[in-house]
Amino acid sequence: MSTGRTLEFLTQEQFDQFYRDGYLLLPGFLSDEQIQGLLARTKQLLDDFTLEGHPMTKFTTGESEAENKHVGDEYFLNSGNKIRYFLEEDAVGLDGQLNRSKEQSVNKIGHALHEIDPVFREFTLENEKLRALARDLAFHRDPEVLQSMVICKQPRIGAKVPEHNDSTFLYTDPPSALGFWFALEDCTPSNGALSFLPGSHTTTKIAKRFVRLPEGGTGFEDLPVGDQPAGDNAGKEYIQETCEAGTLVLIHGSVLHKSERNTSARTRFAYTFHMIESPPLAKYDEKNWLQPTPAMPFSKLFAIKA
Ligand SMILES: O=C(O)CCC(=O)C(=O)O
Ligand SMILES: [Fe+2]
Repeated sequence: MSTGRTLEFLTQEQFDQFYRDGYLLLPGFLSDEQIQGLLARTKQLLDDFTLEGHPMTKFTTGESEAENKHVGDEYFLNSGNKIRYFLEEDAVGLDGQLNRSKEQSVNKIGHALHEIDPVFREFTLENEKLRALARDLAFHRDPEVLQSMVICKQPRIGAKVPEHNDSTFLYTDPPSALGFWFALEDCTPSNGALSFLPGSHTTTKIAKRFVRLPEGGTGFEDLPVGDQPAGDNAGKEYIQETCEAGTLVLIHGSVLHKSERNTSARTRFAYTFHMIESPPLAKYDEKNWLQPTPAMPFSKLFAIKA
């Protein structure tokens, strides 16, 4: 596949691999200094985390499960422009209390680190290497950045992430999501390295989207699949991609991927955010769970040219 443009960061082979498999590993993308800087900042955020006012995940004392689900939904749905802390399910006991330290209970931190936190903001929005990569991957027009997270995947309890593709969650018409996923620690078979179904981005339709429901909460809504690619995934097998700290994994919005539970004694910290293309090339869906606000519109990756 050729773009007719000169690639700035990727080799032609890497570019071809990304569009063939639907993902691409770039080992050594982060310098040691960047890894240490992002890890140190993550640890600071975990230190700063206070449980006061947190809905916890399951039951809180004396209230009904339904009410708590509602409070949990609010905490999630309004996190698009904040830094919030989502707990590992197995870190919360039936009594609604954490069964380990708060630092070891957080599954992920999200979803506006790239806007609010100075360290993650500079890394994400002031990064010439990322801009070059975005141009290489045909996001050369006007990409916007959204949904940043640090995923902690805690030792022993770090939850598995079931099979999905990201365009279901960040739907644009046409689908345009692109995931940037940075390993801040080594990813091994036992701590929940990512797995991919290679090529599934060309055979999998984005047949549903994850929406805010009018009655509150979230759910899935079927989509007309139109002229999206057709095919089936029969005979394809998942490949687990172990990698070293500092690796960037690029994830096509339509490729199926997942990760298993962390059964090891070590964390698996990763930083991730997404890019989408903006109008007129793609329209962001107003039903998506994450919505821009007047005070915090999605940031552009490139300075707007006159
Ligand atoms: O970190 C994981 O285990 C899953 C991440 C993921 O699905 C994503 O970044 O799109
Ligand atoms: Fe994903």
